[in-house]
Amino acid sequence: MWVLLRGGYPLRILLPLRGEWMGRRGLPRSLVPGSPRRRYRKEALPALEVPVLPVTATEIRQYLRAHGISFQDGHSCLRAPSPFVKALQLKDQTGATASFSLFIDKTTGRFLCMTSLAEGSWEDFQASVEGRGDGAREGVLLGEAPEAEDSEEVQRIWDRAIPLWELPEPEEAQLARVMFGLTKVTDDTLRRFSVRYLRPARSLVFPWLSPGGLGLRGLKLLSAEVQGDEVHYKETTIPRPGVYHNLFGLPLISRRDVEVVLTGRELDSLALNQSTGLPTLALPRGTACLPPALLPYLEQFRRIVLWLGDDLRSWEAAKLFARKLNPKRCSLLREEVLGELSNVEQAAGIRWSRFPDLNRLLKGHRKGELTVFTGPTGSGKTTFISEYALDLCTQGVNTLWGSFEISNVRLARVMLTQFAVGRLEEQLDKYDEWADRFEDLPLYFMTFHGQQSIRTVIDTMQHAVYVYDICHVVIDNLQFMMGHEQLSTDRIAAQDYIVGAFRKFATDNSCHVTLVIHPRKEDDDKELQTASIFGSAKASQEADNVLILQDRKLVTGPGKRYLQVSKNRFDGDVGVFPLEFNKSSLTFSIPPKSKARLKKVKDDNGLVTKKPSSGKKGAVPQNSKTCLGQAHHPYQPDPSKPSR
Ligand SMILES: Nc1ncnc2c1ncn2[C@@H]1O[C@H](COP(=O)(O)OP(=O)(O)OP(=O)(O)O)[C@@H](O)[C@H]1O
Repeated sequence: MWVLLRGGYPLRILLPLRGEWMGRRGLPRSLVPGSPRRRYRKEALPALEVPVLPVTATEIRQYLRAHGISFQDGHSCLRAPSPFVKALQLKDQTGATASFSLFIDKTTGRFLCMTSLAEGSWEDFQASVEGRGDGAREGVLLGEAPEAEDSEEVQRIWDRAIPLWELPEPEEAQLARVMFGLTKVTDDTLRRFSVRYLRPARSLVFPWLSPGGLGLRGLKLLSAEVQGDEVHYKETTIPRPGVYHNLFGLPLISRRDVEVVLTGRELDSLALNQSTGLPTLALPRGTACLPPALLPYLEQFRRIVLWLGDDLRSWEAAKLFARKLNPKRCSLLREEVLGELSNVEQAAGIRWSRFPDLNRLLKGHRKGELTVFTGPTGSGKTTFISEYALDLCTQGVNTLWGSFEISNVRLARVMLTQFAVGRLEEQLDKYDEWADRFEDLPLYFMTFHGQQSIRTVIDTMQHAVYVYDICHVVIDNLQFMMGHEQLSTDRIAAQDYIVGAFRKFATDNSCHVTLVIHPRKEDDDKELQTASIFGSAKASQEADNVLILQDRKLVTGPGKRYLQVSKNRFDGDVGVFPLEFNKSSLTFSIPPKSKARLKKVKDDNGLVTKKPSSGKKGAVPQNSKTCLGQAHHPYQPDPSKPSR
């Protein structure tokens, strides 16, 4: 069952506090007295809880034909006459005829009517065609307006913002132009794109206008700060990033335009539009994602130039986006990319901010790889992998969790504690602040629990890659896919099959998969090795990286845990490093000052060939209170750093 996709939305971030769900609109909530009250966020969970089954483009076409609905085959969508326009026209005689204004996403079946802004899932569409749609659902189908509170805030900011050329002091206007790299952008360009400046926040304001340019659906504020020789930009969106689906520049696009340049930043769009005269659109969150909700707006273009940036991450994002847009019409502007691809630092992947030793061994987290992770029962596998994934997620790696053993509530509680590096139950005044930041992470959960078939899990992952541009999937753990296999009589073959399926998924989707596997039972009292996980050589060959959480308390006394990299396909470096568990923050990472030195090992039996350094390993205890009180936590990503 596609529980991830209930009502066309994922179970995103649901924050538990003392066993209660937080941030879920429309659900009863009985907080213990005295606990902080949080406003429900509307996108946290769907109002509908209808299971959505996967649909294929062929099935969609068949369905439309069977119901006599004519359609045109587009790049990412099918176009059909909109049943929602008629309803509107009946009510409002001024409605213009908009033939074929319904766009149905070929991958998900989700639809959008460009005229009425009605939208919904494939099931909603079928219900409507078959006359099963009821009046009450109309409200669900109509594009959601921002929450009242948001829209007031949006209007308030917009009203206070003024065009740059209306700033009273010419020096201030000049400074803003320099800070934002707008010295060559003319007032006319800024006027056409409706860019304003908010003096108190020293920010540019980019509006999100409704189609037709009438209403204001949201805003993006861009502030700039000089740090040393560099300018760091910080973006704030209203509504929050997950639902900020603005293609900036859309009101300037004419129906006759057949070519567009898609940029990662609004500022690039302004400059490119002015210098080339080509239509330009800026993606709402740069290279982080291309939400399928935007695809209908891009259907009219026969050629799309992706201009996202000249680093490897932008190049990878452009390739992924081109897959959604139909590669045949996409050009990737990047001559220097070959040079970039040979840049070892970048090719080494995203580096962990909490685990420097992991960077030294693995060099970083790369797309398209399969990492297998194991450790003795109850040794802290889930706790460790949660922090390892959270670290990457805070750096913009879109992450999907499949936690089959422990509930998402429990997992989210662990993650939130790790995120805040301390127990928030003791710091209730800080709860909202951390919870808000946690909710904004690109983190998604599958809502599976217990045994699942590998096919269902892979289908869900596939869908999440398409919808949320997932680049890292964590599966905890493989044993929960074993029971459903026909092959379960031969467990080695079943495991090989499942590992092979994840391997293929990682390669096909340029997505990193981290797979937790329980070791075989007979190894309980010994130190683990690669062979403890896999029944066959084939499975270990499939993995790019093998990580083992070694619990050496059996050998060297209590509390000694090590992380062993026993396979590293990238450059072959293997080794071990100590992990220090902090009970209050549930973290394994060692504060930067007390970094333990890396030990080299000869092979995956863990034979140490070099003595570790004499430095005290993780001797400095983490103090969650101090951390929480700090304005800039050392483990937090610097929000002012550009995300690419
Ligand atoms: N190094 C550690 N020292 C003490 N307690 C720990 C350590 N690591 C994790 N824990 C605690 O032990 C419990 C089990 O941790 P966790 O669920 O991460 O282990 P696991 O290896 O995934 O378990 P399982 O083998 O059952 O899947 C948790 O309550 C966690 O907070």
